[in-house]
Amino acid sequence: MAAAATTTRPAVPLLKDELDIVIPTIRNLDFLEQWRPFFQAYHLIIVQDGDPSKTIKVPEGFDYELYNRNDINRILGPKASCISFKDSACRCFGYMVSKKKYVYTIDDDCFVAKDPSGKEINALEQHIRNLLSPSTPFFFNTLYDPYRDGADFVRGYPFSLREGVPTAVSHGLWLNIPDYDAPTQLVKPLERNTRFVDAIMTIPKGTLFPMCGMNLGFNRELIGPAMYFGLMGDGQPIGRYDDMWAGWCSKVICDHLGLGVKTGLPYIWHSKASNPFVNLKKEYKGIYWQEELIPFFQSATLPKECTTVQKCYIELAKQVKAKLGKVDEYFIKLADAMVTWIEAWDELNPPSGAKSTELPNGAAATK
Ligand SMILES: O=c1ccn([C@@H]2O[C@H](COP(=O)(O)OP(=O)(O)O[C@H]3O[C@@H](CO)[C@H](O)[C@H]3O)[C@@H](O)[C@H]2O)c(=O)[nH]1
Ligand SMILES: [Mn+2]
Repeated sequence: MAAAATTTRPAVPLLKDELDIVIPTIRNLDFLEQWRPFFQAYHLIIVQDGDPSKTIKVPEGFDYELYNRNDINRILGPKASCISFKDSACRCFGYMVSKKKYVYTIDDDCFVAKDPSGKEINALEQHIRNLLSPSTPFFFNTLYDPYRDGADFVRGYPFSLREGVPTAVSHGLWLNIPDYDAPTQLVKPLERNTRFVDAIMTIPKGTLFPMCGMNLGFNRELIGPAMYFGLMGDGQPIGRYDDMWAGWCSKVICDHLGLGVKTGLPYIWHSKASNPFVNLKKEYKGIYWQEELIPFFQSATLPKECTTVQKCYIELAKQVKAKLGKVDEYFIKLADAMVTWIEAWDELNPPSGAKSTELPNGAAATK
């Protein structure tokens, strides 16, 4: 019998001191007002993109640290070259500086959605429940998440697999503006997602998926070093493939390490459609490159000696350089940046017991 997840709201917010909320932004964070009941108990890490001299207004009452480009450059020095500029990919810097076990990342144009009964959805709480309950990547449960209230493993599901595996990633979805690519946005400018599907599924082992960074939770201790959002935006030939890259790399590594990835609930309300023409310019190379990238990730194998995320990631970077460098020299640069990312990650997150690299004084405008 799968352990039933409770649905009553806990007195103390779940994982209150074990989770950071990472927000990439170029604007004032008024959107937090709507999330206050659900977010106020948690620490925020705000990654300010673009002009560092601009002041980002954060509503009163939130506990946060804020990093702009000057902070990133000061903290990482030359290794800051691996953090994108003028692209939401910069958010992964927040994953690196966090010291918590879990991370939730959300865009500043994402608001609280309502379920079909009209009840406001605490997306953060649902992500936490997803991350705290096991995944089932080795055998598909046709009644979806067996660990939810009112569900279980169906007949024929092997009992030897019912313990499941630790969940590394919880991928949430979006009502209103769906995360479509530019061509689809151009063809269907008025399409809105009104379909609330009450399901959470484990993405089967060996299957890739298009990971969107808008409404995403993950266990930083299990998969954090693989959550590099790549080289995007300013000075790069591609954008809007930041989260996709992280999703492909992390899924290959989760499959190798026996970790789970879930998708489905919770929904957020995505309010703003970014400009499809601007998006087309950012993502067009990705639209044909991905026809070669997907087969690469589908066939990627990692040796058994790769027992940590870092080792897996470095091995993947080697394969990216060797096999994708011929697609475009960008992937040679990206492979090098993947290694720089791991070096920077390990510098800021030394193994427990080793002296941690204290952030330089004033590295962040803390609250
Ligand atoms: O240069 C920038 C632009 C934006 N941001 C911040 O990033 C998020 C997302 O921005 P926005 O909502 O404008 O863009 P979307 O197209 O909806 O983003 C989704 O598509 C993918 C793009 O890679 C991504 O997975 C989703 O985020 C907001 O918080 C902006 O403030 C930025 O930091 N730098
Ligand atoms: Mn958006």
